[in-house]
Amino acid sequence: MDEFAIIRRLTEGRQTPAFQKERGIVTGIGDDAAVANLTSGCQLVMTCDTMTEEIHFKKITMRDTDIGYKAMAAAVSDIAAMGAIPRYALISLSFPKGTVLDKIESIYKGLYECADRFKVVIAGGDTTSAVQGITVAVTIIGEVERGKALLRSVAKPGDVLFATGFLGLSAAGLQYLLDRGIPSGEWDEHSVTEAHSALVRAHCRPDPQIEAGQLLQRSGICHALNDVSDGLASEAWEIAEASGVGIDLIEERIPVAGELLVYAQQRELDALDFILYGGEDYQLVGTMREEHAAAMQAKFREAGLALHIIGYVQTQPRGVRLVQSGGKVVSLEKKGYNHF
Ligand SMILES: Nc1ncnc2c1ncn2[C@@H]1O[C@H](COP(=O)(O)OP(=O)(O)O)[C@@H](O)[C@H]1O
Ligand SMILES: Cc1ncc(C[n+]2csc(CCOP(=O)(O)OP(=O)(O)O)c2C)c(N)n1
Ligand SMILES: [Mg+2]
Ligand SMILES: [Mg+2]
Ligand SMILES: [Mg+2]
Repeated sequence: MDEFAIIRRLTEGRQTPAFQKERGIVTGIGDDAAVANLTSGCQLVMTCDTMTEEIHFKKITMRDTDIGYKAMAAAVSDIAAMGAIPRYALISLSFPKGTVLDKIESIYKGLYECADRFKVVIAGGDTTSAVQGITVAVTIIGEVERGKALLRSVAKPGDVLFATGFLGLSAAGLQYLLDRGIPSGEWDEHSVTEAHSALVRAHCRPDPQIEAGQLLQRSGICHALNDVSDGLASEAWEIAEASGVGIDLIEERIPVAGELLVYAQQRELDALDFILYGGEDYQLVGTMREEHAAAMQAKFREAGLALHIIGYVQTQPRGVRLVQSGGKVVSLEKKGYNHF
């Protein structure tokens, strides 16, 4: 089968012309480039995330459908972190000659599952062979009302730092999946024990916070915003550096999911390490003035979402510190997932 036949097989029947037109596609898959409409008064928001075999996933950590779902979710999450709405996606796929097409179709099934959930239209992409391993790169084009994008660089002294949900579960899920060692090397959903299912789900099926990003953007009171791909410490550092401020994380304010606590206790590990340095949570962290926090939390509760106040922004010292439960204040390294 040549690449054109593969592309036809992966995309055929998924999106009718009527569906595409409704979502703004003028010319979709099949021409040199896609043509699409944007809502007037909006600005483009563009992001790209890559997932590559052995670095982002292995046979023992993710099923094929999860690979597609998570690749799309990671890119959607960056759009959420701008307070924007995702609209169109381009998918770049590379895999070795001889890869069973069922595998690629399953990855695509996952991509579509996440795309459909957030009303994203796959408008095109690229397909190539590779010497080794599978790589999926997702580019998303989104939109936000002119001048309303939420940036990392606007945290202000006196702000509180918030997070939209539990952190650290994905990294614990990854460790559980790597440690349990499946003899056959095959992912088997039924072998995941009940106690670990929330961790595994967080790792394999992250939940990008588009709704939270929209609530924050429309409220007009959110200052900085970032999504957590490399760990809370790393993302707090990104905000602190971009904004020229210091951030104090208050240990006792950081929520710890029950499943993470149990897992960390069993392994004699510190749950906080997963939270600070694990990554791939795809929750949002950001800042707003303290006086707006209670009303924003009420808005989030109404929407069935969580908003935890976990720290403070100050002028000095720059960088990120942790105020430990005992009251001791320690500097946090700018450490998190780093590719090189
Ligand atoms: N190869 C590249 N060429 C140009 N810009 C890049 C490249 N890789 C990353 N970037 C840009 O660098 C910034 C940081 O990237 P990254 O750490 O991947 O962001 P995030 O963690 O939010 O996904 C982003 O603005 C991204 O667009
Ligand atoms: C097999 C395997 N090993 C390690 C990891 C952990 N891991 C890989 S990439 C990454 C960070 C997030 O990915 P990145 O490409 O840096 O995303 P971005 O920051 O661009 O959103 C983490 C925690 C994993 N997911 N799978
Ligand atoms: Mg990225
Ligand atoms: Mg990001
Ligand atoms: Mg990264």
